[in-house]
Amino acid sequence: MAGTGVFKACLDGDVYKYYADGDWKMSSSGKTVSVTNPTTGKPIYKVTACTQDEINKVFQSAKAAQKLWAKTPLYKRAEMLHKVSVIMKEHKSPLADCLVKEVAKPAKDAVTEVVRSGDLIDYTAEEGIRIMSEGKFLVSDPFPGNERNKLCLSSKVPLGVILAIPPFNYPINLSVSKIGPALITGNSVVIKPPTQGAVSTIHMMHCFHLAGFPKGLISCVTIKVSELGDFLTTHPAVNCISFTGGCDTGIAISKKANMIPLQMELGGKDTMLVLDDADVESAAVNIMKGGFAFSGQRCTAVKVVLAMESIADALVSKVNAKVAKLSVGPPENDCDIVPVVSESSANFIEGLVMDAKQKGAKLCQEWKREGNLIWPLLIDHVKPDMRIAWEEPFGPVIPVLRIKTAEEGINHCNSSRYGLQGCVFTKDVNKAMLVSDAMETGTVQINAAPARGPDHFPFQGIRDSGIGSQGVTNSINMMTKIKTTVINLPQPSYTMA
Ligand SMILES: NC(=O)C1=CN([C@@H]2O[C@H](COP(=O)(O)OP(=O)(O)OC[C@H]3O[C@@H](n4cnc5c(N)ncnc54)[C@H](OP(=O)(O)O)[C@@H]3O)[C@@H](O)[C@H]2O)C=CC1
Ligand SMILES: O=C(O)[C@H](O)COP(=O)(O)O
Repeated sequence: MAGTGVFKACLDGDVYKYYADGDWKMSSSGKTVSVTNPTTGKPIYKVTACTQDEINKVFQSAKAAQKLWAKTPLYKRAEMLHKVSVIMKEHKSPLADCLVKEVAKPAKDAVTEVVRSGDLIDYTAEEGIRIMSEGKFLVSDPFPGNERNKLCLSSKVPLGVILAIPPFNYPINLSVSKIGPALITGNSVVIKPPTQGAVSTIHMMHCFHLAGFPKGLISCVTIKVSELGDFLTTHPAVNCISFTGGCDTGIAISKKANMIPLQMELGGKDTMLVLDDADVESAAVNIMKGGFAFSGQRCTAVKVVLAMESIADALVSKVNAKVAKLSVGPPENDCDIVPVVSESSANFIEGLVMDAKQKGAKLCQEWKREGNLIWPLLIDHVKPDMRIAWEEPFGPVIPVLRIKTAEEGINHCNSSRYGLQGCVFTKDVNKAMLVSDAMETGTVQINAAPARGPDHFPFQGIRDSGIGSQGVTNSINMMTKIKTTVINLPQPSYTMA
């Protein structure tokens, strides 16, 4: 149960506290932010709403703690991260319980998210050891006009204070994917949890607390973004922002940010291109897994299917048969389809479906919604003038457009504002490579649905889908900069064997 056992420390009455200077604290604002249970539509948790002054203090501590942490031996940093992984896995039940209650993640998937996050931390600690232990040694004489009298040593150094902002759909995994790389490279971290997912993030944070990190090194501030979002993201103490969330939010933050490195993982309209020689059964299985898992609330969910006319009927009928078998209901029962995160999200999805229906698309299943629970829906014969051909539903609704040629599909994919992932189904590896090269997305999967994992793979979007690249290795590199020291010898010296 959330807020019990060791996690009692995060709670004051019925309000979850913020984390600063190694301690859980109530904000002096006296205000709270409410978290709603997507399944019941009722408030379930409250988190304290921090003030500007409290945020200033958090950044002050983060700056001071970072200087000492950067001088902590790398093997010790790695040891502490491994400790967090053990603690997190030990407490997977209460953490998963929060995910079920505040983002309606199916119970089994919630446990998987916690375990995956522990594994991610372990991998990050190991990868960080390797990356941070290596530098570069250059000599001056290869460059015209130079003798060998300058020796250049370069190494990777931390950026300073990393501001981490994760989204609601993976509040634990997409938090540790930022915190792990930040800490192993010697940075400090201030995390701002998503409102839906705040209590999961707080529980995750407490696992770092229990591991015994130095005071001030990691902090967790809960705020009303409408009041303090800009204050936080434009704060002069922030040396890097690692953000995952919607395009509009991410782009707005990027435009206002100071001159600092930005890691922006934003929305997607992940395209599945099914060619006429595809294994149609496999494509159908991947539409189910890729499109309906967590009710389509994944940036990598299949969000538009572009099917060649010759196989479209077979594909649609196979998917329809599988949709009929999906269970729909509360996350506690581990249903395949669970309520979407909020009423406004459900309204938005309904708007996309009604627009498509009015413009002549065929709803393969009856439109059905109860509160935030939307029954899975395949929409066939979608045309480019329909909003759902282009917009990201973030719900259990998948549009199918019928295409005559692969080029038509590639053009559709490349005309989107999004460029996160795409996938192509074909038995011809040569065709697959040509399509992959032509698809302007951060990743193209061949014969499988889009996915971020395994977590050490590079993960990036182009166009409005993001800046920079995630994945353990890339995040580690991104959260460092190069520092060089040049030894100037009084006379040229050439090394002999
Ligand atoms: N490419 C990727 O890796 C991924 C992308 N996504 C994308 O995220 C979206 C869904 O997530 P969702 O949480 O709804 O996204 P949002 O953009 O609404 O929110 C993301 C985070 O930003 C915070 N936030 C919102 N406004 C501000 C602000 N002005 N200043 C600072 N922080 C702010 C939110 O806080 P609060 O909750 O308090 O509003 C939340 O923590 C989808 O578009 C999805 O595609 C999701 C996962 C992975
Ligand atoms: O938030 C998301 O949607 C994730 O980045 C997708 O991760 P997954 O592909 O591993 O589900």
